[in-house]
Amino acid sequence: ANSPAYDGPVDANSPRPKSYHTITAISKTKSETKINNKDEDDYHATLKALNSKGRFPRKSLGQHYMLNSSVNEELVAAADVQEGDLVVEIGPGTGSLTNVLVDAGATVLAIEKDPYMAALVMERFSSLDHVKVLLEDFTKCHIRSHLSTISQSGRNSSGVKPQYAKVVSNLPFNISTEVIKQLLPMGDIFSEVVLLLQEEAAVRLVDSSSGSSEYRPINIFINFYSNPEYRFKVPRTNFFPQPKVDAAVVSFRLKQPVDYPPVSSAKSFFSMVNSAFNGKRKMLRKTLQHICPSLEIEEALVSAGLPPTARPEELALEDFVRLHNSIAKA
Ligand SMILES: C[S@@+](CC[C@H](N)C(=O)[O-])C[C@H]1O[C@@H](n2cnc3c(N)ncnc32)[C@H](O)[C@@H]1O
Repeated sequence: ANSPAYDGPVDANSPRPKSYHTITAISKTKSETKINNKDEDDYHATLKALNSKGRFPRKSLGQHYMLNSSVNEELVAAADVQEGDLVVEIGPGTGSLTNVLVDAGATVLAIEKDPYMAALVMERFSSLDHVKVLLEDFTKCHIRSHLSTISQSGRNSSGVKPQYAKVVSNLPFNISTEVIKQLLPMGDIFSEVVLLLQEEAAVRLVDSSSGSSEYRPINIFINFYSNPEYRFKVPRTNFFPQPKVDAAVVSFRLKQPVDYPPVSSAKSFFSMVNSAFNGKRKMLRKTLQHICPSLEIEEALVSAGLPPTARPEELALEDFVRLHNSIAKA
């Protein structure tokens, strides 16, 4: 029990938990060493900010605040944020990550759903005209028009208009899949999406390859639109209040639309992939029967270089693309 429970009072004077800054990475990297050695933190600053508004973290909004500024710095480094970059931050909370983004020279568009936290972060950055805070639910907001407004107004710390924006966020675990589905097809406006996700989800989303039991349509979706990379693990002790699970940072380098796999329609492609996985253990010649007769599916499988008895977990992204294209031709 390193941090108080959701409904407990916030004690900003309590000593910083000893173990919270330990970060373990899958492989030992330069960044891991940096995190382990760093002694600065946002622990008291975060608790004081919450206290100043008399706020208890809200479970429904996934409010687990980052206590370790080194993790925030690593998130920003994972997105390679440079002077003049335009960065969207989902759920700034107390603004600890926002602060690191500002220090890196970014223009930040922070979108926060909780009116109290939005007010807190607006107040914190009120003197900076390259930080814009919007009180909105990110999953419902029109991010394209917000970004184009900022680009047009030239609201950018170095005055340079970046070609692509980035997303960097410690976001609530319960909206992460929705956010991934929303952002990944936006390679025309975003180059990099770096998210702090639940660890298990991070592994499932990045590492699942065809043949594994965790292989799902979302894996095909992610690889269609991006190149994902698992960066490092962030133990639960780094958050207040402490969640029941660990987290991990994942970066998604978005493909530009010209680099998407060649399918006649992404909509019909993903509809075929979803149907294929509806019967995960069933053969595709059965589950795709509503698209065309089994015999034609078998022929399409063979002409795509696959066995006529193939099941969905045997197909990698390129195989689904070949299958879709040969069914579309049939
Ligand atoms: C996990 S906390 C992280 C806060 C802060 N970024 C940090 O690192 O300490 C998630 C934040 O997202 C906000 N939030 C929750 N749902 C949201 C949504 N749909 N749109 C925007 N913000 C949301 C919460 O109010 C909270 O401030």
